[in-house]
Amino acid sequence: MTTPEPFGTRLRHAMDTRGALCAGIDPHAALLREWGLNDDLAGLERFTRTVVEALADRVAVLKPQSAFFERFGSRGLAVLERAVADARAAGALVLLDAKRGDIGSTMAAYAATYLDPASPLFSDAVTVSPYLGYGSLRPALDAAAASGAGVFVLALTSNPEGAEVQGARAADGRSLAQVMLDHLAAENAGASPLGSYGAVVGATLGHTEADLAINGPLLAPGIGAQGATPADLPALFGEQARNVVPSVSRGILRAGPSPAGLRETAERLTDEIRTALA
Ligand SMILES: O=C(O)c1cc(=O)[nH]c(=O)n1[C@@H]1O[C@H](COP(=O)(O)O)[C@@H](O)[C@H]1O
Repeated sequence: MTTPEPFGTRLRHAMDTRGALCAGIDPHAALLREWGLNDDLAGLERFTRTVVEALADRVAVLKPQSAFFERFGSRGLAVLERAVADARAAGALVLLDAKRGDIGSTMAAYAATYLDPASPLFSDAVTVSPYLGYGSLRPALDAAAASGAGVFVLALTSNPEGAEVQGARAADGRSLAQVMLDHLAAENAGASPLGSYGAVVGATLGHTEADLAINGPLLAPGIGAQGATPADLPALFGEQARNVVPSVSRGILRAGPSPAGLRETAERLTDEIRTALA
């Protein structure tokens, strides 16, 4: 069997050719209504297909948020499966935003769900929560290595409540966010052009004392609906600017249902991000 190309290598190429934007697919009930759709399975299907068809051939990363599909049960998951497959076929990398975290033996089942090529939800990468300890993520990290996928670990999230946990200090004085970032730096050591193990660092933070040099991608949600702008990125990320993947969901999705509106908004954001991070 040939070794799959690592996620970090594929992401670097996608960012260099398509720009760094990650477009989120978050089918909120309110957005479905704004699009003139019902908040039901047919609405979910139409919304999702429209976004994938409009954006998957041009943005580097599409990030469907699993909960918005799970709320429709098994038929919602079928819509998600189709979206993952269609987006990948059109050339986008799919980061499935599932934020899973559990004891290692259960984490192995999550890894089988998202990071095993035989699974219907196999994606290029998945988000995970390290609150059960970084070591509990090992089955996902190992599965990703085997399948050429990536894992994004929550480090400094975009919501104001996150600081209570992520800013708490470990016994050695480091913040818990820094502990996670240091683990990721070790995971990515020696990888070139980019490691496959990313951190989530909210674009809303403004600035951080944390050392973000993990040699891996830094997913930056919070632009648009949560108030951050591409202009906020340089001060926050400094020398790591080249590895930042800014993520926008509602800020793009509100431009629908017109595919042209979605594309124009994504392209404008891609340009603004390119200028800000240059
Ligand atoms: O992992 C994420 O994607 C994530 C991490 C984080 O710290 N903050 C955050 O907003 N997100 C997700 O990013 C998306 C942000 O959506 P908008 O605020 O509409 O752009 C949602 O799907 C969130 O679940």
